[in-house]
Amino acid sequence: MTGVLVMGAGAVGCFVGGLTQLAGVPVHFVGRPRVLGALRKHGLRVTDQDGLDRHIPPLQLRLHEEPPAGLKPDLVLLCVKSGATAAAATELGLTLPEGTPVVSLQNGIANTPQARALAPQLHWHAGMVPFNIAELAPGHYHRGTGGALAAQGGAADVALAAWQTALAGVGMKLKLHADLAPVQWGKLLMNLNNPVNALSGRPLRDELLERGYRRVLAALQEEALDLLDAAQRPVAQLSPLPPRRVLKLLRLPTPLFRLIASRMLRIDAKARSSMADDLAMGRTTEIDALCGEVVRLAHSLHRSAPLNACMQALVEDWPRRRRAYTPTELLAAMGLG
Ligand SMILES: NC(=O)C1=CN([C@@H]2O[C@H](COP(=O)(O)OP(=O)(O)OC[C@H]3O[C@@H](n4cnc5c(N)ncnc54)[C@H](OP(=O)(O)O)[C@@H]3O)[C@@H](O)[C@H]2O)C=CC1
Ligand SMILES: CC(C)(CO)C(=O)C(=O)O
Repeated sequence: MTGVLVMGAGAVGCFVGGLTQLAGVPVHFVGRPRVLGALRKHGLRVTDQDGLDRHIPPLQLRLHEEPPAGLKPDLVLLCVKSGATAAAATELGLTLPEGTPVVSLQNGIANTPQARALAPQLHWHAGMVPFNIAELAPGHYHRGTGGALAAQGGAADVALAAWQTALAGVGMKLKLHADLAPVQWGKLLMNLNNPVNALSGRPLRDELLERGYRRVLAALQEEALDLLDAAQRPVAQLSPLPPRRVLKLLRLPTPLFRLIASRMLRIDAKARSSMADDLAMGRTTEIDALCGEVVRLAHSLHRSAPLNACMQALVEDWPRRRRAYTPTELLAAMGLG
């Protein structure tokens, strides 16, 4: 590969882009001054829970505040939060040659179609990042959970296949799917924990060890699964158990849950959901791309999704509240007490 462009150098962009560069591919990072400044000063360090610890010195990083004119990357990784998709897709459309492949590594379902509508001359692929990335220090990005990357495509997608080979060289799996929609919905079910985690104010592992928070998550997932069944949309199994069995697991008393869910609990002690980062930094959250997507699915079926709608409202009310919910408070606020 001659070059990859990361659009949105943040947690996902720096980690996946860093791995790509460590695999020998030249990577251009487009980001904000805060992140670029840290990368210029400290370089880029990528670590993971399996012992990876690599550093790219500042002088080897190609850093930009906007996509450089005239660049012809083989592949672009769209790594901005959902609220920034429209602006980023428009910028890419104005700069990149027609037909450039772009993989959205974002959560939610609607980012790729939204971006495609704004820059139809680019070749858009949905993608999925299953693992958590935390910025542990300026310029230091850490993978705190496991799993393989996924993208919509096949062997005929030359740039994706080349990226897959490059990533394999640094131990990162990328699975290509003819239809990524079931995987995206499977990931969205997992992401229904993002607001629970954000409102709990706790790291992911601590939050999941509280039965009250798990009951809220199970209720949100069950509502979504019922709607997905009604809409006859298949959902991929992204964990060792099928989604309906996960509901049962989540509702178990904590000592049993801790025993049975040891794989789910293989999470770095400090890891938090990406929405927890947004609340902490006072940024717009992706709640509309997660619970909001479930509410829209319900409306498309002339039904409602009261629990996901309630969770969306609680997250949107955060700027007024700014106080973490205990498990009992969250259950009560959701009408599940
Ligand atoms: N973090 C995680 O563990 C995971 C995240 N994801 C998903 O990946 C996506 C990215 O998340 P994450 O990496 O956490 O997000 P971050 O906020 O850490 O990174 C995105 C960065 O891109 C910047 N940005 C936005 N628009 C532009 C632009 N037009 N030009 C240059 N820079 C821009 C943002 O700046 P600003 O803040 O100013 O907008 C921000 O610094 C989300 O959809 C998220 O849900 C998926 C799996 C795991
Ligand atoms: C990996 C996971 C599910 C949880 O951290 C995530 O996607 C996120 O934080 O947005």
